[in-house]
Amino acid sequence: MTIYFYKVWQPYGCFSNFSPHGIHIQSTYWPTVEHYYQAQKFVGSIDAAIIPLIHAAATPEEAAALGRCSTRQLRRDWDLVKTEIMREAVLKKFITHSDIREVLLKTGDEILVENSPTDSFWGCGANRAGLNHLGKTLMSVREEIRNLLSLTGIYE
Ligand SMILES: Nc1c(N[C@@H]2O[C@H](COP(=O)(O)O)[C@@H](O)[C@H]2O)[nH]c(=O)[nH]c1=O
Repeated sequence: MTIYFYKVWQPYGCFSNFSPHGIHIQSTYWPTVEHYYQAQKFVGSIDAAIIPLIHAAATPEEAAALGRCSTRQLRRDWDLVKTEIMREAVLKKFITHSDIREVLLKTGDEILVENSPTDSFWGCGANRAGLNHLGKTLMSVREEIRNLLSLTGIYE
């Protein structure tokens, strides 16, 4: 059975990048994956001054609004690096927080889909035929964590 998720307050809301699970990456703490992801858009760009504002945003919605401002210039390689940046952040999230790691592992081999009605890159879009890169990232992270746990023997 395919598992659909989207908003934090809906079922499987912990799979959303807006969920309140902070991550440390390169000695900086980010309150959500969304804060980190939106800030990475501007690393090395002439608009890098926005990064501390995104970092300090009170909510992931605010961080996303700052990162989506169309008058600012994204880093040139953004389309090439964004999926790997997302994967690193999502992996860190589920390695850091054991409660949601259990939720992810308990989904077994089910297909995970970000049910965004507006985003057909990270989600499935309104027609549910989108690329679903966030769902794919979560499934790949699930697999990686499972492999890590079997290597360390913790789950045997
Ligand atoms: N969950 C969720 C969203 N989806 C998230 O938005 C991000 C994509 O942003 P961008 O690359 O700027 O279009 C990515 O993290 C995706 O999972 N968007 C929302 O406005 N609200 C939400 O609750």
